[in-house]
Amino acid sequence: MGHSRTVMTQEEWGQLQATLERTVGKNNYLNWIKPLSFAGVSDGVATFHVPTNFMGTYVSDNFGDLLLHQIAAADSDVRRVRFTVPSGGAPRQAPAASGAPAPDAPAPEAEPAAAAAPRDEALHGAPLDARFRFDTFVVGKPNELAHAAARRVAEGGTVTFNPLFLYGGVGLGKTHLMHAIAWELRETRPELNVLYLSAEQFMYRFIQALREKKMIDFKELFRSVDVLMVDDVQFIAGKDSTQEEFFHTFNALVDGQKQIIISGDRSPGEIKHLEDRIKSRLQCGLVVDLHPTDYELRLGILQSKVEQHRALYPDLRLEPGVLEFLALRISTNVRVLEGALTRLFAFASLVGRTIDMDLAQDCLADILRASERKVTVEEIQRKVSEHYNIRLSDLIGPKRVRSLARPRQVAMYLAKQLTARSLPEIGRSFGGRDHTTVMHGVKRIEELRAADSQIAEDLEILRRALEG
Ligand SMILES: Nc1ncnc2c1ncn2[C@@H]1O[C@H](COP(=O)(O)OP(=O)(O)OP(=O)(O)O)[C@@H](O)[C@H]1O
Repeated sequence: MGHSRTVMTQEEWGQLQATLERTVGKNNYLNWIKPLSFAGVSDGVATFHVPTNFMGTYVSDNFGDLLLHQIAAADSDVRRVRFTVPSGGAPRQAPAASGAPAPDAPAPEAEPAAAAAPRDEALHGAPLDARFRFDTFVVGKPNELAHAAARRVAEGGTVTFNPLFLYGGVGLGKTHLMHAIAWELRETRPELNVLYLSAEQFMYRFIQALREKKMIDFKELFRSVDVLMVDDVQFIAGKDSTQEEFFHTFNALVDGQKQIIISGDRSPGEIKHLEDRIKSRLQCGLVVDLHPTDYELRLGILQSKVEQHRALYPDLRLEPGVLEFLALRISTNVRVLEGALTRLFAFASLVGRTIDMDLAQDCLADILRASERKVTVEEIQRKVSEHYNIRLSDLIGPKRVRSLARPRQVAMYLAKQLTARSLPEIGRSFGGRDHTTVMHGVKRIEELRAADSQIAEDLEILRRALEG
């Protein structure tokens, strides 16, 4: 019959937003709910306009049920929610239905993001992940410098260092920070052309331009950006003509006082098969690394992610100690940590159980096994010599004075406990000592551990430092 009417009004949506903000938490609300523009209800379907498809899918997957539940409480006709990207950039109005108040003008907040999309398309940048914002980035000692540098660049003022080179191991937040810079600039400096793409995409665009004989367009396009961000630059190492073009683009932008932000999995000097002139160019600006996470940072990240999960599973109970356990045991990368938490919440909700240690052990057995830290004897020796403030060469060397012998035995004991090395192997790592010496050392520390609280404490501190 085509019967359609808008029952839930913009005003009611406004009120509902306040409730949603309380339910999902401020960060989630600002990232996901606030940018939604309510377009009306028709035939039982509540439609929201979203700036990007990615966002629509994410909101639908993560908040769809919650939204439907809340909207249905306000308007019992609603059976479904739908998220669409309005064509033509600006959110379109849903047809106003008879008797119902016309929806208000679309939320102005939605506009900058929506308006940014077409420009992005023209430049063929990679889409930005809406979760990767500054306010969802947890700052700790290992990443505070990188975060501060990213913040500075995101202010978009005079270029003080160029490029900003962020590097670090897998899943430590490089992409997150780059997207956060791009989001921030889009919002605060919408007049700037911000282009974010991976080095791989740079290469494909370059190859395509060569093939289609559109090198001039390619050059013009890349030289017209105000801020260029290239993720995972190590990808172009060894790809000669791409490197060449990258070098020219880079120089042109630096000459034009345009900000460049690059990420890599290691420092510029350490990237193999990267031309020296590019290395030295990359080193000209500010090179900062994201250090491996420490226990506190991992716990902080978990706590912030729990807030987001709670919005989706408000009834789930989380026993104290579980997050601490995960932060201690999963020290590889943040992506794995996040995945573990997501799995834990999903599993707990599926089987209707409280999230406790048993559940964590059951449901994350594979991740926990894979994340078992492989501590090396060298690391142990280094940590022990730092802890006791002695030289590494003395720890390993032949001197037998007590001030060296005790730390040496501690290191041997930890090597036995934390690695799979045999006694003879450990002996060899300690300046070619005999395995009976190692055995004696291990035994001695075992005894002391029970009798001497200082030794027990040292061992605990060292073990945590090594495993954490
Ligand atoms: N400090 C942090 N606070 C919150 N989330 C973080 C933090 N660091 C990393 N993450 C999350 O961890 C995941 C992996 O981060 P990201 O993709 O930025 O890593 P990366 O360093 O670019 O890794 P890769 O080397 O794989 O490209 C993302 O979901 C990101 O949001």
